[in-house]
Amino acid sequence: MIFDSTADIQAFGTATSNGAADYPGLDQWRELPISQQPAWQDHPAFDSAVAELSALPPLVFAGEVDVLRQRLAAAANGEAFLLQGGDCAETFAGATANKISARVKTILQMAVVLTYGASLPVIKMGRMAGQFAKPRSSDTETRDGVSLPSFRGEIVNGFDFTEESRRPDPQRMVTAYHTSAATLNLVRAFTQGGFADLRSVHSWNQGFTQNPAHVRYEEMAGEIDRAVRFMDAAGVDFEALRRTEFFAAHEALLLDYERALTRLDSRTGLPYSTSGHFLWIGERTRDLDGAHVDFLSRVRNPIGVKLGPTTTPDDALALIDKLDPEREAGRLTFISRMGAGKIREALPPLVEAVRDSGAKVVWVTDPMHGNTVTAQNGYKTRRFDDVMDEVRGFFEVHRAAGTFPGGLHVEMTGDDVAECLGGSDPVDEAAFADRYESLCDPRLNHQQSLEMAFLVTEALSHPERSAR
Ligand SMILES: O=C[C@H](O)[C@H](O)COP(=O)(O)O
Ligand SMILES: C=C(OP(=O)(O)O)C(=O)O
Ligand SMILES: [Mn+2]
Repeated sequence: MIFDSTADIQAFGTATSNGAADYPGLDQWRELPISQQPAWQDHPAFDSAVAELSALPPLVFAGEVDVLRQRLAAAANGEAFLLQGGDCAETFAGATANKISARVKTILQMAVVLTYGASLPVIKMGRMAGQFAKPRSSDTETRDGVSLPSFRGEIVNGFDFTEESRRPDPQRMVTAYHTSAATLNLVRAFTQGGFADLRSVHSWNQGFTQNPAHVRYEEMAGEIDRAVRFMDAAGVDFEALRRTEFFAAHEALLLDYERALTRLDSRTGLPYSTSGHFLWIGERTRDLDGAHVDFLSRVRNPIGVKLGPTTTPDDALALIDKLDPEREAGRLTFISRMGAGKIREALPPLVEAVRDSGAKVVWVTDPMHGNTVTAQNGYKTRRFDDVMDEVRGFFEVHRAAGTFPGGLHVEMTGDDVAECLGGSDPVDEAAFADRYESLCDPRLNHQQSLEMAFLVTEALSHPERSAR
């Protein structure tokens, strides 16, 4: 969210307390079991890196975070749809103007397809400007008989397979902060400076081949153009169309980083994580009595939790009690990531239990993380058909339960990479050698992302879609 005026900034509060916030309970997580962290507290650079981060300005404002909570409340009530997209793992070198603008453009295109096709406001959010820390299945990686610590995202260590690069370095947290600041700056400029103007819908599609998703998008853009020209002729004021809200989200995995960027709101004195607007807890760290759930229960940001196929209804209800005790619509988002083969059995008991409890959460589908497979040639990949099938399953489950399918969470990029198999301009395994760029999980490319948006639009605008 970007402010309209300086007066708004003052009214919104800035969470600018100098240094990491001191607030009761904020350090309780240090006493609790914690997983997926580097053991770097004894590193000579640790204290100075944390001190440096603690003194840096917030990346986002408390007031923006509150606006997001209101927008998510609408999604919890069936009146808006949340679109979350971006890299599995951002990289420092990947924070270039071209790559950032391609990703933002693709998210804007997906949002236009959804807004126009389903007549619902779309909350636009990037897995961006902070998505640097990765949980891993294994602590080590072995290549040709050599074992080294796993790559845990560039906020922790390097991707190169050498002992030096894989050694965790706390100073990387400071680099991650500055890279996030630069990314967010460009995103704010794009989305406030005219680049997101609805009258530019055609330009976001430029430079792509004429595959079916792009052709379909071009047709829709033509219809939007005609509608816009009509409204223009009718004297509608277009100022509001020039800008759009865009929020930043990441997995709040690395608690040393999150803690250092937690500040007190200048208006209310309450703690906010200022590393991003929306933070989520991953499937591997959602332990109810663990450090991550405790820490995030204490900040005011909207929080997401990934729910995998082993989640029980009791787990979901206990997470609600802990993270959303006030039952505040917009506070809690459940992001299910079941796998295409499991969603139709694993999701209904959760959705029904939450529905029957009366709690208002936003239900989002992440159709990526339950569908990861290893290709014959060794690359981590996902089949586009499996991803699509999980999305369809998500809508079916919500339609049957009478609940609202409130959002989509995807790993995607604006570039023409070859990481996920299939799509209407099919990617095959042979293309991986030249066009696989991700350092962690495979992402939908530009065309696959657009195709996904059309599918979701059809499901959302289905006449029998869920009760509100
Ligand atoms: O999003 C990331 C991955 O799913 C997660 O880091 C686990 O990946 P891994 O099984 O390759 O460690
Ligand atoms: C690690 C991720 O997801 P999950 O926690 O659902 O496995 C991720 O979103 O990149
Ligand atoms: Mn991932």
